[in-house]
Amino acid sequence: MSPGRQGHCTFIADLIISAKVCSVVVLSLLPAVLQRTPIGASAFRLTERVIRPFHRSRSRQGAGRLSLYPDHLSRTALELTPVEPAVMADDMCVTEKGKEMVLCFCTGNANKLREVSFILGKTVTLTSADVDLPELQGDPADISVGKCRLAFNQLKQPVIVEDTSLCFNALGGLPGPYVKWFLKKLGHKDLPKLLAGFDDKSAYALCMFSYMDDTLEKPLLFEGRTNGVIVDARGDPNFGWDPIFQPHGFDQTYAEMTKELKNTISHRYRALEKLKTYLVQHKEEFLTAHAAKKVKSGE
Ligand SMILES: O=c1[nH]c(=O)c2ncn([C@@H]3O[C@H](COP(=O)(O)OP(=O)(O)OP(=O)(O)O)[C@@H](O)[C@H]3O)c2[nH]1
Ligand SMILES: [Mg+2]
Repeated sequence: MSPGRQGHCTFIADLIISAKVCSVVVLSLLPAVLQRTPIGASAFRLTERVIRPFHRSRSRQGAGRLSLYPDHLSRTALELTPVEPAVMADDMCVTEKGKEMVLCFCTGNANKLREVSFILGKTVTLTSADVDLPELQGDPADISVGKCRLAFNQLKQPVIVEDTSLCFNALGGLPGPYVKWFLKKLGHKDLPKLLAGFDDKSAYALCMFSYMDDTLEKPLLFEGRTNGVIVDARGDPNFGWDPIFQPHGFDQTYAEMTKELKNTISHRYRALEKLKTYLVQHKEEFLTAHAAKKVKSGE
């Protein structure tokens, strides 16, 4: 080949390589650029929605985790996570394979989840989902039932939710269901100061569990209450107002107790005992409804 022709070929080969490099760069940048345009963003969301359910059914068989897209409350993917039962004394239900009652506890609160798992033990197979539910206002019972409806509408499977109140008798039951905001603004150490002008330091912790499944028309409510007094903070500060609540009959605050002791006298324990009794009594209905649903959905 003449040197002139060889030069031409090298030039053409360089051109081809440059074109390839350019196309790789353009193609890798294209999704990011497209996602910034309104039409591109919609197209990506649509693709995600088509691909995600496929991924969901696969991951369900595989890792036992389920991702859902909550349709109106949160844009982030929701993880339904199996919860290891922190084994508790009584196993009211023997968990036979394929005959478990699978319940999802919707909560964003890891401490609640730990206690609920501990108290329920092996009565149910518990999963959890951190659904971004709104903090509703009103009566504790209505808040809990409202939360449960929202959670059930999203997850479409048996769910429990709870709402917890700390009620000061001298304040007519306040902060009640709003204790979360008082805690956030004041911190647990300053909460007792709300009672500074009152002799009556009595209070009660109230837990409202709601349960919903396909066999029910509306959520069922299970209430647990533990009476006590508000004291200056003592003990492990890891869970909300535990250090300032001293239940009647004890000289320790919740925060000073072992978890075994708290979980056998607490407001949460008392509510869950009622839920457990309900579940044990309705186990057959639960399993029949669940099996029928599986057949219908072709699982
Ligand atoms: O010392 C505590 N011992 C308890 O036994 C306990 N149970 C609940 N709390 C706190 O009281 C507020 C309730 O609000 P809450 O029921 O809306 O809970 P939450 O928003 O944290 O979770 P959830 O609504 O996602 O389930 C939140 O600040 C909780 O941390 C507790 N504090
Ligand atoms: Mg809440």
